[in-house]
Amino acid sequence: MEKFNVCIVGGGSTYTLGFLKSFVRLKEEFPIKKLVLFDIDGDRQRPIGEYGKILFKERFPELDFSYTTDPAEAYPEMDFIFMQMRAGGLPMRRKDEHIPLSMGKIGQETVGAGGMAYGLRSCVDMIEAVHQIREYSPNAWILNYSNPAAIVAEALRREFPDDQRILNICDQPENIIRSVSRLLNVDWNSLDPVYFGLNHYGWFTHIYDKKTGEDLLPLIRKTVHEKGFLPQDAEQRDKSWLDTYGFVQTMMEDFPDYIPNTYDGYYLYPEYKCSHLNPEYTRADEVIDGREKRVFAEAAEVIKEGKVGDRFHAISDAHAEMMIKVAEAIAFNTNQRFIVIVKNDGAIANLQNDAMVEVVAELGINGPRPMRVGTIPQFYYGLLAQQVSCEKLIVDAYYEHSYQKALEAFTLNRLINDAKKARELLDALVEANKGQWPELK
Ligand SMILES: NC(=O)c1ccc[n+]([C@@H]2O[C@H](COP(=O)([O-])OP(=O)(O)OC[C@H]3O[C@@H](n4cnc5c(N)ncnc54)[C@H](O)[C@@H]3O)[C@@H](O)[C@H]2O)c1
Ligand SMILES: O=P(O)(O)OC[C@H]1O[C@H](O[C@H]2[C@H](O)[C@@H](O)[C@@H](O)O[C@@H]2CO)[C@H](O)[C@@H](O)[C@@H]1O
Ligand SMILES: [Mn+2]
Repeated sequence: MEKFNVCIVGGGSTYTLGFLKSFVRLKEEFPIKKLVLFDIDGDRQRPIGEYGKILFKERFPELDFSYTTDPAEAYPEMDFIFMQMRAGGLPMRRKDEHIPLSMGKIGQETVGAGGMAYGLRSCVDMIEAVHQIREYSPNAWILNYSNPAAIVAEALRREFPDDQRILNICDQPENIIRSVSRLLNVDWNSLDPVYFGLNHYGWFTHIYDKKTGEDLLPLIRKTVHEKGFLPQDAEQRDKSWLDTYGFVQTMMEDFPDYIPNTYDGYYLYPEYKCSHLNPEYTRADEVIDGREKRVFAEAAEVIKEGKVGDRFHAISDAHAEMMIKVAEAIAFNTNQRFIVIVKNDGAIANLQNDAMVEVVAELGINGPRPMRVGTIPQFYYGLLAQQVSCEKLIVDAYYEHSYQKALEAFTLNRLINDAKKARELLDALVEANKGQWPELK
């Protein structure tokens, strides 16, 4: 059986340990012969890389595994590149969230002012990284889930218009399907969704039972009304995520037609959401004090003991498993369905063709074959057209080094929605992102 060479960009990420374990768990389905972790930060990369050496010696000794901070070592002869960089790191995520909240607007990783700030940093770093990758591995599949994926996808579409091997993808729609399956007590693989939107801004119009074809949406609506909504892995979640998933119930009471993505809450209820976020302690603080500490503590323990042992079984990682399944679908041309980010080209009939949209697609060796959802209702069209414009204007700001375009994007964003506030926020974020954004004139 063919075996693949894989590189993870952002190898020092808090998600990498989950990937290392998942590559072992899935080595029959997606066989790899070489795995390289690459990160620009050697201090983050080293402990995760050393963990990998111990893990693979125990469970996958035939794997050629290494880690590096040198692109020339990381990128040659690759078949798949998994991209999970965080431009500016968690300290900048903290600023993306704290600065807007201190000014009375939502501060969040991927939406609103913080998401646009992160977006400009990611345009710079992702475009540079993909150029480097293409120097060494012109035909590798690039699977990107670095955030904000909506803005990154638009930037990569413009920078690499003829590159058919860049796929942008997010796990949140699948997380919601898995959560629905928990609610209904069915296997998540038995569910067949129809979904439309932008990344972190979409809706399920139907969730069919794969076998019978029955649309389960009425049952889901009734069950959410009666029982609320929990993430599929609720036992592993911090309270803020439980609240975010729980809010699906409120959204479905007000807008019962479809099942929302959890991120829709920020766009539909910006005032309510803002008043319930703590400007002194945001999700970034929770991640820094929680997941980041846990991951690096686990790495330190394993390095000290020289074995992974039972830690291998501690938690399953749906995120990593999904991304590896995506690579498997491409590698073996399975045409399995995933919800992916693609150029619209009529998938949402009444949205502009060059929008990067998120829909169900069959995925195989020739890339995604998206499924059309037809014309979406006026309300959803209005929301999405506004946000597409906002995302495009941020990418314009990147290419043109344009303060004006950035100001337009901030003004148009539903989470800001006011030109004076947009200017205040933008000025504060320009200051905080010096050296990491293009200089806006
Ligand atoms: N779309 C999704 O479904 C999804 C899900 C989870 C995480 N993510 C994204 O994955 C990324 C990692 O998240 P995290 O919380 O583990 O962050 P993290 O800060 O712990 O890890 C990111 C790593 O990227 C590295 N990095 C930064 N710039 C880089 C560059 N130019 N080249 C190579 N490496 C670079 C950092 O040094 C760090 O080790 C983020 O972009 C996050 O938003 C996306
Ligand atoms: O606040 P964070 O860093 O915990 O999560 C932000 C990400 O949230 C979504 O992803 C999943 C994540 O992949 C999964 O491992 C788990 O932590 O749940 C998250 C929410 O369901 C989102 O899709 C990503 O884009 C965010 O970066
Ligand atoms: Mn996502």
